[in-house]
Amino acid sequence: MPFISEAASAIKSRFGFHNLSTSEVAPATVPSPPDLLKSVSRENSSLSLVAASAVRSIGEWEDDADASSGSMAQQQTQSFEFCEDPSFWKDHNVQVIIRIRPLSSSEISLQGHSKCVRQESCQTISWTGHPESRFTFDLVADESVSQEKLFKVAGLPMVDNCIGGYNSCMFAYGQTGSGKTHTVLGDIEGGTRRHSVNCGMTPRVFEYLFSRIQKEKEGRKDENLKFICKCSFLEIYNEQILDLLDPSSSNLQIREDVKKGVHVENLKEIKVTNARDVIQQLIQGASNRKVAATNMNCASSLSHSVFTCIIESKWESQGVTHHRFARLNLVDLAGSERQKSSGAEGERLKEATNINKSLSTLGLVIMNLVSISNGKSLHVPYRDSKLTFLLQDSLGGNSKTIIIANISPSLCCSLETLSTLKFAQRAKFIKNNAIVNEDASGDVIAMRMQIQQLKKEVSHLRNLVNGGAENLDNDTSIISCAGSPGPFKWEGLHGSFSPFVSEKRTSQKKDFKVALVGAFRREKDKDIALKALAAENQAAMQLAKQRQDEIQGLKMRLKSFYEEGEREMMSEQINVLQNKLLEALDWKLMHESDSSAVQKADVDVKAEVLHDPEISNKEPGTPWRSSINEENEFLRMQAIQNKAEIDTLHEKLGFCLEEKEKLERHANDLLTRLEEERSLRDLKKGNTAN
Ligand SMILES: Nc1ncnc2c1ncn2[C@@H]1O[C@H](COP(=O)(O)OP(=O)(O)OP(=O)(O)O)[C@@H](O)[C@H]1O
Repeated sequence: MPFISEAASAIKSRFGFHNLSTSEVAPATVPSPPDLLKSVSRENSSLSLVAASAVRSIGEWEDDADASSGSMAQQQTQSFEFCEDPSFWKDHNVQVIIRIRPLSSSEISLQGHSKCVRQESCQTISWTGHPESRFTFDLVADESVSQEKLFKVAGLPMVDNCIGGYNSCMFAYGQTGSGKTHTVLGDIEGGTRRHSVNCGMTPRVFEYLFSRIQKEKEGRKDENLKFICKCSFLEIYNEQILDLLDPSSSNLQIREDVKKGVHVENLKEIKVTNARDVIQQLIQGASNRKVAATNMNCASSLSHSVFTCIIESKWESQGVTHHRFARLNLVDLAGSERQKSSGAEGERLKEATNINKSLSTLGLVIMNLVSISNGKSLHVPYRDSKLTFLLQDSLGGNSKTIIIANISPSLCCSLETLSTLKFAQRAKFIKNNAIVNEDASGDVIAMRMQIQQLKKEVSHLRNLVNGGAENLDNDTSIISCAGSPGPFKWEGLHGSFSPFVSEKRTSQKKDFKVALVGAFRREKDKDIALKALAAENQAAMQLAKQRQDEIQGLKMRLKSFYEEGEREMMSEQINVLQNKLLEALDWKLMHESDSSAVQKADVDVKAEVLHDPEISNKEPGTPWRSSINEENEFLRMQAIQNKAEIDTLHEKLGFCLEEKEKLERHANDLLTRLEEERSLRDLKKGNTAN
């Protein structure tokens, strides 16, 4: 599909991105933002990685530290603070950030420094077209926000969330050339932030991840804490999944099962132990992406790339082994404007539409999720595209998700910028339900001992609440409360009464009170959670039953449609009507030729009549001729009616088939959801029991 590459380069050159030939070298004085992944895939020649870094016309960008500070001063009158809210992720699971990139020199030469957006605060931005529209997001990063700053605000908490056992996902959205790859990868060739100020989120995230893992391991030596990190890198192009770490594979399939959840079958996963390993995989993936791009004649901006890292940790405490699991997805989406402005038509448009199917389904998924969060009950078409199917957890599911919507501030991109802002605003309403993915297992004796211990604790605390010092036994017990001030010794009422002992008692009593309050709070929380779970379960069961009834009814209808010959009857009816119509048309044609003969005779007769003064004064129409006309008219009407009936039946048939497909899809979704609900319920039950 060379047209796509052509269209891509046309758009790029319109916005000022000129690919240099391999012989061209970037000016040595300008720090490079090479975005290796993109640059290698944009070039079809076999560039070396080093040469590839010079592919992008880096000299024209205003992001050169000196240039940007100079020109920014001209353009940006006010700069807003860009900093994170440390408590954000406690209460939220979705964060939407707008990133404005600097103007390119081509944009400046086309439209000068005029901009289509005006930042109002660190959270609001106005689109200055007609009518002017104001948008509010979690954060707005202006041109001056550096890669490091963005990482600290968005990337660092994402890693912390993963270490805490939450799935996390970062999407970079925006039109071609708006800075998605700069944000996600940036200059990966330069290594991590120690080596390049332009390296993007991914290298920084992994550098921080491994430093945190090291710290955690050092701080929790006694728990024998272990981490395993596995990476995979894939590309979705034209609704096909390619493994960028194993170019020999192609068109991989997405599977879903209770154990593994949604996953890509046969996708290569590579164990990584440090940031260098990850960068190596990124570079390898980038070079394979180049191969894929050459084979398929595509450019990277037409495909989505998903870099995934699975972080598993395992530790032991009191004979119980804990497992934690988190999936980190870093997604660089295809350029969002492609379909509209690629200029493709006909077959090519169809192809471009297919390429963009993921993106439009993403939009639809988000729209439906927003409607659902507004109380509507809607089907979310996750399975309609590979991207949304694969990342369904990140959209409305079990994940903490960041969407970075990249925009160009130039007037040249005004409409695309508005559409990105609108997309981002809708995404703000997505509600995710992130939970800590943790499991515990251990030898039965250790678990029993823990349960025993907890039972003792509860019974002692109960007694205490009942004011029952008198109920307490004389035994001295060791009580340990999870989250309480630590294990302490219970001496019943039979201690000595020295002032020292009394003081000790008072402090013990205080400890008890604190522990008691904690234990009750925990018990209450668990009670509430249990009740909510039971209610949820009940509702889910009811829903499942309702759905099952619906499915049953629909199955019956389908059965009768297929088995009891309803379908055949309809097809037969259509055939009969079609035959009738054909007959009628034949008959009509036949009579039309007759009537033309009649008309000819009529003309002859008329001529005779004209020449015969005897009959020239009589009526012109004869009864047999008008009866033919009447019959013709009648048949014509009948034919029209028959045609209309056939059309209706066709429509009905089409509708029935569509309904059937929808219902089957719905039934499948429901079964999957039911499975998920059940496993979630079991998991929750397990957690509550622990
Ligand atoms: N915030 C920024 N600061 C400096 N330069 C930037 C910034 N954002 C983007 N750029 C530069 O803009 C150019 C285009 O960015 P990038 O390739 O990341 O766009 P993209 O959205 O990924 O495009 P595509 O959809 O075509 O892949 C690159 O040269 C990049 O270095």
